[in-house]
Amino acid sequence: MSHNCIDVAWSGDPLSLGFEKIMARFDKLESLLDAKDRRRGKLQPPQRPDPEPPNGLPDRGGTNWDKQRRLYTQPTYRRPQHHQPDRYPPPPPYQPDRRRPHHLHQTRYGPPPTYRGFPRRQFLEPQHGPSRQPSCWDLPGARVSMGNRDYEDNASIYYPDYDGDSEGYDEDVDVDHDPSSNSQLTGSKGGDIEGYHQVAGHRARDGRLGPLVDDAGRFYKPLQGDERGANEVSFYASFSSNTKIPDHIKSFFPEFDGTRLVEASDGSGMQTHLVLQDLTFSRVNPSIMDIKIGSRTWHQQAPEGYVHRCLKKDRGTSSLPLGFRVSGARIFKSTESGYWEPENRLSIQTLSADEVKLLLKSFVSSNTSEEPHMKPDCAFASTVYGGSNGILSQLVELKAWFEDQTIYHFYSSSVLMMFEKDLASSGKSPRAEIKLVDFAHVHKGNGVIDHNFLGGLCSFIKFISEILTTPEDSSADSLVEDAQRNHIHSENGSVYDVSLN
Ligand SMILES: O=P(O)(O)O[C@@H]1[C@@H](OP(=O)(O)O)[C@H](OP(=O)(O)O)[C@H](O)[C@H](OP(=O)(O)O)[C@H]1OP(=O)(O)O
Ligand SMILES: Nc1ncnc2c1ncn2[C@@H]1O[C@H](COP(=O)(O)OP(=O)(O)O)[C@@H](O)[C@H]1O
Repeated sequence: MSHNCIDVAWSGDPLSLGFEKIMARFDKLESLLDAKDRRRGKLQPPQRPDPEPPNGLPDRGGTNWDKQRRLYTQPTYRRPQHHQPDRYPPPPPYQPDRRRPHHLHQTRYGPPPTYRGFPRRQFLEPQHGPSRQPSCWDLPGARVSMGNRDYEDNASIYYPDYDGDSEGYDEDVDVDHDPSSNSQLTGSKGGDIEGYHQVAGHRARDGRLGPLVDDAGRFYKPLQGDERGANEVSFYASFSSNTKIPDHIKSFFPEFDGTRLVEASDGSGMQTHLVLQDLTFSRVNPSIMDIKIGSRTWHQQAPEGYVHRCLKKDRGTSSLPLGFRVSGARIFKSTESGYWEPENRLSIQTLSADEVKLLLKSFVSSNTSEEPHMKPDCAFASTVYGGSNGILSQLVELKAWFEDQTIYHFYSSSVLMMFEKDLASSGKSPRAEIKLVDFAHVHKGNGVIDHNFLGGLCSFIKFISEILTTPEDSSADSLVEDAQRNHIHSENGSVYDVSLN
């Protein structure tokens, strides 16, 4: 008992004596309760303390713990203005959507039996039994106070369209859908729609869905109908609510607006899409390159078949030798000639080191593939790659975070590199920018540095910095000559567009 009745007892007045008696009774009562607790405690295993948090996670005992916990226990959806009020979870504290059926069914995105370790459940579900409180070890999503809600209710926090039945997402409910907002959506048909610039990834063709954009600056990425889609939503939910990630690092990622049902790119009906910031919005004739970082694009817990497919690709492309591969590119030539694009994706994924260098030079040249016999002039290298706001300095800033962060491991994610040649030509800032995209294969870092991503990033940085420091490097010249000799450049492709199929 810590209260101090001695202070009042010494005075000897009747009021103080009465007070002392009352406090003595309290003492007795409390010791009885203590004894009872001890007896009950013997029947239960001692509660284990939380282990030390890995780097980057808050210490529960720290002074900011309460503040952080409040932040972590609230989903952080920012509702786009055009959405109807019931589209997203109501403001915290979150109340389960009572319209959703309460019966349990198999979820469409349940993990295949052999596929363990995907962090969706780690993000979505509490990592503890009912007797354990969320700890500092739990990722933000798992720190959401789930109470007695079942999986379907939990999922609806991060999957606002999820209706808890076997069909997946709100396929039978139209109340959330604002048909008028869809009229502004534009599909991707190979990147030839003005204002739309997809350079890699799944495209809307051959029966597959592709991303959509609207005229308000949003990019709608269809959720892949398996763990990849669910995983990417979980990552965005976790990442955007993680207060340990500095704002300058968050700005390297597209803003996340939750998920939304929209008409799919193939017109097949309503499908759930990730709603992201459209990174190319408001850009005029941007040149864009997608660089998949890491010599390994798969996580060890991925299904065997998937690992084999990735291994084959990693070995057969520049991923293994260089630590990255160019997944896609679109280089603006001129208003008259339009864009250069590789004839097929494989051709740029399998470039040698010298060919990569040539492509990176061509990316910032004024004579991009217009005159394939000419060496790329690197006219915009210093303004796009160099300078305090240039690509190199942004990459170095990102690298500094990866040297430290152990929260996530990014497999198969890409650096998207962009700038506007028209601006560069007229002596203005070319709006050179890098962003990270594609988080379908991000996993928990568990306190370990993401060496795979970091290594690939360093390698890419080396290529860019070499172009800046030795723009006259002639190692790629022979490629230009070879190309001429062998006539392997095409109308549409450039000298390095060699088909390796
Ligand atoms: O080659 P595929 O058909 O396996 O397609 C790749 C996709 O695999 P999937 O077919 O969905 O299993 C693959 O999807 P995942 O990374 O597995 O989600 C990528 O979309 C990849 O594109 P990029 O390398 O990001 O530009 C896709 O590669 P590219 O088509 O760009 O070569
Ligand atoms: N937020 C975004 N804004 C604009 N374009 C994007 C965005 N995210 C991706 N893209 C474009 O789509 C391509 C594929 O994206 P990605 O997320 O890798 O899809 P996938 O999972 O199908 O591989 C990228 O190379 C880029 O051109």
